Amino acid sequence: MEFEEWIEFYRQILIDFNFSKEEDERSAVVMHSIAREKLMDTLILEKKIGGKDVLIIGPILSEDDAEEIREFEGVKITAGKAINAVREFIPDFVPDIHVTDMEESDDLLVEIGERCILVLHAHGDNIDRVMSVIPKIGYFVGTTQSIPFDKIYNFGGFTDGDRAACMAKHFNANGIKLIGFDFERAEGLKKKKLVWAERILKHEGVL
Ligand SMILES: Nc1ncnc2c1ncn2[C@@H]1O[C@H](COP(=O)(O)OP(=O)(O)OP(=O)(O)O)[C@@H](O)[C@H]1O
Ligand SMILES: Nc1nc2c(c(=O)[nH]1)N=C(CO)CN2
Repeated sequence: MEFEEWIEFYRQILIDFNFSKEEDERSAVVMHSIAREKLMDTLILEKKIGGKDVLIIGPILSEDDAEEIREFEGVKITAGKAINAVREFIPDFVPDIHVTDMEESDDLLVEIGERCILVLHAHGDNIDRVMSVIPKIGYFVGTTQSIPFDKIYNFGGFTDGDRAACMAKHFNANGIKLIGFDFERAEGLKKKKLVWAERILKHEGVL
């Protein structure tokens, strides 16, 4: 989506969740200052996604979904803890791209980081994860939900899944398919976040 469209979503999200824009921005600055030369530019995403079919993988998976993931011939993107869900069916699975705000274990991120493109998101409530994960990993793409700067990017999107879809659109994927998304299967704060994820995906024409 256009940056201005995202900023309007973001304005409403800040109000709805009472998140701090200043803390979101502080997290991005912390990411930038720890990562330094580890931050990649977007050429790698342009090359990987442009003109390709993309499958974005969420966490609610069945055996049939796992089969579809195995057979999919395009670019496979996992969203956050969906990587753990896929590995219940395909133990050695590594996606092409992993989009996350780093709720997975450090060990998992280090392991897959050597074999796929990590797109790591800094926000006001994961500064501890930024400080823990980034010293342990290699090159990655850094994102913020507020104002982008230097090699900290903003392609739009809120939760890992819709952020992955916005990124795939931004880099001109040929087609975007979602698997493992069930917006009803959550409660509390997670459910509230999924309401926004669904809205954003509808806005992007992915749902
Ligand atoms: N029922 C669901 N529960 C959780 N995530 C879902 C669900 N359906 C779709 N998703 C998508 O899969 C992504 C990865 O799932 P994960 O379990 O890491 O969620 P999360 O910890 O809430 O992620 P986030 O930090 O983005 O909120 C979510 O960001 C969301 O976009
Ligand atoms: N400040 C803040 N930003 C977010 C948060 C969150 O908990 N706090 N969660 C997200 C997706 O889970 C995405 N962005």
